[in-house]
Amino acid sequence: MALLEARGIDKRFGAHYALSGVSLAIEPGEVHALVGENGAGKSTFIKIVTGVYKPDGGELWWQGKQVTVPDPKTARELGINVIHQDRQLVPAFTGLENLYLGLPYPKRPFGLGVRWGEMRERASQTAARLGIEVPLDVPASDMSPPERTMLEILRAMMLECRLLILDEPTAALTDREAELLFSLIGRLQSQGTAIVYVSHRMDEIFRLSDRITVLRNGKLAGTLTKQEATRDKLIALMTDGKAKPAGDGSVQAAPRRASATSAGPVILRAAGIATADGRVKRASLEVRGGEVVGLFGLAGAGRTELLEAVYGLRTLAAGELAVAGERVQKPAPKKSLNRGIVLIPEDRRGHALIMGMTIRENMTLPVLSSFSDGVRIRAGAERSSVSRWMTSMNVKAAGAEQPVGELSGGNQQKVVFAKALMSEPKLFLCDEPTQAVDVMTREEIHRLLRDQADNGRGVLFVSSDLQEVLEIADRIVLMHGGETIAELPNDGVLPEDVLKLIYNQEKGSEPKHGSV
Ligand SMILES: Nc1ncnc2c1ncn2[C@@H]1O[C@H](COP(=O)(O)OP(=O)(O)OP(=O)(O)O)[C@@H](O)[C@H]1O
Repeated sequence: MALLEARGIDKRFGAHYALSGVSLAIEPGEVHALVGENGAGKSTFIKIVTGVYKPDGGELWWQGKQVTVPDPKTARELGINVIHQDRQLVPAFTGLENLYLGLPYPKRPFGLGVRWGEMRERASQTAARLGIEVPLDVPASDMSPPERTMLEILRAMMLECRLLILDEPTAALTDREAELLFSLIGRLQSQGTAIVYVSHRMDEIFRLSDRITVLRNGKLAGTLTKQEATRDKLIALMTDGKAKPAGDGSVQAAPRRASATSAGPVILRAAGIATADGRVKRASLEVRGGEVVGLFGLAGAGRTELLEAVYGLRTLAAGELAVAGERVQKPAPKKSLNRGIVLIPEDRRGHALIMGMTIRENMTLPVLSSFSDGVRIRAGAERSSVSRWMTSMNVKAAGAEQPVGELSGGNQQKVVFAKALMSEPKLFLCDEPTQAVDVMTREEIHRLLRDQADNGRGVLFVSSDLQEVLEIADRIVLMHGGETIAELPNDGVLPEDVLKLIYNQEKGSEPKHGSV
């Protein structure tokens, strides 16, 4: 008997079907991947199963009985939990406090306070059963991304979770951290918990899943077993055969550029940068026009913080920064934009988009003056430019006038990217720009970034996916503990080489300044 069965699920937003007649069964103890292009309906399906959205048609069956899931609480009571990419923890609460959020606290008699000892005991027992360690006394804000993921999984398992839905769980994790998660998934599975695994990362999908279901435009495109599935087959199902996968499984991968030996003048020079908050301690690097520089390090290494410092979101305490040969004393976002620097931030919801505004408004806001004849906006030129970018980035939406808040996560990311490209910057600071976008768009973003470099612009690229850094960068700068520790030309560098350099630092030797 299936653990969960969805039969003919429909969900409409206005006249648009986000899901149409989707039927899917999840068996106990299986890892079932849910894949599809951005906007295919994966999140909508999850929201229906977890009681966030009410379906417009169809049925849900749980362990052989038809059920309704009117709210998330009912889903949790049934044993269905979801772990979202944007983690649902209260930053100031400790691990233990977060674990008991929304759960009945064991109370002392006569309401005299909470029995913390008992709570801790229960938490420790569940953690031991799962073979994980979670710091119970540390505030969530001080935990590393994998610790936070583990904490959320622990919270779900304390609720007798039978079906755990993981939505892009490795997006913020490095390879090594992801390994911890994968081994936990294996243990959960062997204890009979079913996992629905939503991801755009093909290697993970193949490695973990027993079965893979593909959604396309809100419809079920097919379910394949691990044995049947190949990359090409999945991509063909996702795109209805429209994408032409290359023989090696990559999708229309742009050829690697001849490395940037011909790189142009230095656009960005950072020497011994430190931030006032101590997150960046000593970072030095250069980005030349015509090259893509990959910035790699483990979580907490200071990569995002370095980009933010260069852009002007963090106060500098030491070091020198120069843009196009001109010394910058106090970088600030507005000035950075004027100097031709754009930052594509990791937290796009918080920083890069205004959710209530339309796609067109979001894209053209920073460049509106270029569509103006001095008196009024040339609406036709604006519309056609937006429409060109939407096509080029394959933004799936009802039209340019749809509010970005209604788009799927991946499509929001595409809008952020198009917006950055429209301002024709000379230096791109990209923080995880392909996080949560589908495989086809990932290649497109890589191609666009390479085009930028080919046209003489500079790109500084942060990704926690080492493979991606090796695919796209001409040069790789490594960070550890807030310092740049080494720089490598990307000419046949292997992931092992990079990881060795980083883990050698981890083993306790004080970071030394490398060749940067
Ligand atoms: N609240 C909403 N209002 C209007 N349309 C919506 C809403 N939520 C989702 N949609 C639409 O439903 C469709 C499916 O979106 P969904 O978020 O389920 O996609 P997804 O497969 O999870 O994509 P991604 O991989 O980008 O996260 C999209 O066309 C989206 O624009």
